[in-house]
Amino acid sequence: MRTIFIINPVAGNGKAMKKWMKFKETIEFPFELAVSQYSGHATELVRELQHSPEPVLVIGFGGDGTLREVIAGAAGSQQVLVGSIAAGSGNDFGRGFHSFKDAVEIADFVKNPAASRKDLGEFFDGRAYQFVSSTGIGFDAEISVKVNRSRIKHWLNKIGMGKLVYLVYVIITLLRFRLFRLTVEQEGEMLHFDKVWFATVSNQPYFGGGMKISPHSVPDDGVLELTVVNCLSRLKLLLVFGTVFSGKHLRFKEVHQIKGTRFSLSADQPVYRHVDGDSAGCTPEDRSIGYSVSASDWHSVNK
Ligand SMILES: Nc1ncnc2c1ncn2[C@@H]1O[C@H](COP(=O)(O)OP(=O)(O)OP(=O)(O)O)[C@@H](O)[C@H]1O
Repeated sequence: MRTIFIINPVAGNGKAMKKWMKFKETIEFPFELAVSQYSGHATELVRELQHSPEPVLVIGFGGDGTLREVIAGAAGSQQVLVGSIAAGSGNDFGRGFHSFKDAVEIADFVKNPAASRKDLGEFFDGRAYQFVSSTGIGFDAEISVKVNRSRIKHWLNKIGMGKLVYLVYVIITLLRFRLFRLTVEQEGEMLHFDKVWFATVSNQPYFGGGMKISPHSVPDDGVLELTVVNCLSRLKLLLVFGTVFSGKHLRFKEVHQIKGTRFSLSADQPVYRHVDGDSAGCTPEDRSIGYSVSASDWHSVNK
């Protein structure tokens, strides 16, 4: 089995490359290496591997965005098997799927490889978007957009205080966020939610760097879970966030969860959107967007 590492040098706020330099010294088996040069490059690199004459283990060396790109390239192929080494900031992929802890574990796996089929979420808005863990609109997406655009982020990262920028934007967004009205259409039924903070479509339980937003999500059941949080005071929203690490937030009457193979969502105003924690524009004003499980699945290392 060929083993290829795909490194995203900007993952983990640039720490992924340093981690790779140390990690590669510990590898005692033949491997190939590719470095992602731009956003979307990992998908192109992995798509080419679909025609490999022998099975390939592709190890995404980065965070959730890196793994989404790798998996988008591997989707639909029996030949490409996806593994990961967590080298991002949030690393929710490794919480919901397998992440290798070291090179020895990879060497053992390659001697006796086993794969398991997983779902890939998708939606279309001008183009196709894929998500591996979750996609969402609203409060959390607005925070990640603002953090990514922030000029102080790089400066704070350099002095090891990168997390502070999140706290700053959680507070700013909490004070300024414009609640929205959400309409959900599922199997012909319409549901209306007023004063929405955020809505998340999940394929696995975790988002936002360890928050168990969708505790009952299973990534190979062909089903997605929609979580909607609405009609909460700012103070109670913070309380809900406090319980989301344990998954106990589902007890709040303001937290709604719906299972399904397809949902259409429309918001009454443009709302920031994320895919696997990366900014993905805004929701359109004039139409709804359908979220579903892609017909192309992918194969994860089975550990
Ligand atoms: N060479 C590159 N230059 C700029 N961006 C890149 C490059 N290669 C990949 N990317 C983009 O970097 C984005 C961020 O990577 P990733 O999500 O893996 O890191 P992270 O945000 O630190 O981790 P996490 O999502 O786990 O918090 C990816 O979505 C990808 O599109």
